[in-house]
Amino acid sequence: MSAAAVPGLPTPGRCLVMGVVNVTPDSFSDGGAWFDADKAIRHGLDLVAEGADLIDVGGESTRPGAQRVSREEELRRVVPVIEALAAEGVPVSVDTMRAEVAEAAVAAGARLVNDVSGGLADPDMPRAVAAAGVPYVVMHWRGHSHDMQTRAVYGDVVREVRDELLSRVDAVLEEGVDPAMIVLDPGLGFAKHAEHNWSLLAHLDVLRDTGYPVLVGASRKRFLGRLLAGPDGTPRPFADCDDATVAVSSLVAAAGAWCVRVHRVRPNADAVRVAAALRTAAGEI
Ligand SMILES: Nc1nc2ncc(COP(=O)(O)O)nc2c(=O)[nH]1
Repeated sequence: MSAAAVPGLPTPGRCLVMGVVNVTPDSFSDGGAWFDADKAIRHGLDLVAEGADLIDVGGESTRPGAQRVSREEELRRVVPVIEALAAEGVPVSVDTMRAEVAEAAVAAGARLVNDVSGGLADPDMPRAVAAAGVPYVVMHWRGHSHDMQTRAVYGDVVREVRDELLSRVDAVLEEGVDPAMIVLDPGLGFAKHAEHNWSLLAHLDVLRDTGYPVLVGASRKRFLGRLLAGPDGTPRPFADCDDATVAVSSLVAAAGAWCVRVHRVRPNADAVRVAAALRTAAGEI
């Protein structure tokens, strides 16, 4: 299966690398580092220099337990950063659940809308994305972060996530989104415990075989820290989970993921190129 081409986005013939720029004071793994617009812009440019194909700009933390920020504050955080990066020719995605923020981001030059709620948080989002004519990441979600882990209950997580994602796809197609613009994402860590995340990664082919490109966001997430816990059971700190993130990137890229969403770009960019060499030798791409 060749690496999918999503309209308006780079098509390097390998798994893409999406660099994360959280313009937030409280994201779980880098909260506050890039809260200042100038620092965020600089960081985005640095990630591109390290090999990022896309820069994902978000203004609202989605870590478990996070409270929402106002629409005005989210706009204030992301629009200047998106504008500046797009002006430098950087392919930018906006990580938002709000239609109005997505519209403003696209007007500022964003080329993809990354909606962790898959259109559930704001009913206006699918129509806004359809009107904007940009690619749309539909992530698996079961409600806002403040209590989402109470909904981490599955019989067969792989089948249920696939089915719930495909029903979201049906809903957004109904609203006029072009199927060629759809990207799926299993939503690792969103209403999921560690075992759910591992099952979804182990069976990524189930989402891949829907025919939609698949984005995977495992970077620095809690389930990696738990896997790498010390002898006393203390989870590895987030920022020390970049090597495990690279391992996930190489494995999911080898399994046919369209893109990985990561905080550290250079090692993950190397990992997806190794996976591409392997898939090429196997005649898969
Ligand atoms: N598509 C997508 N977007 C996301 N946005 C934020 C986070 C939370 O992680 P962060 O706080 O490090 O950005 N994870 C995802 C994800 O897994 N997939």
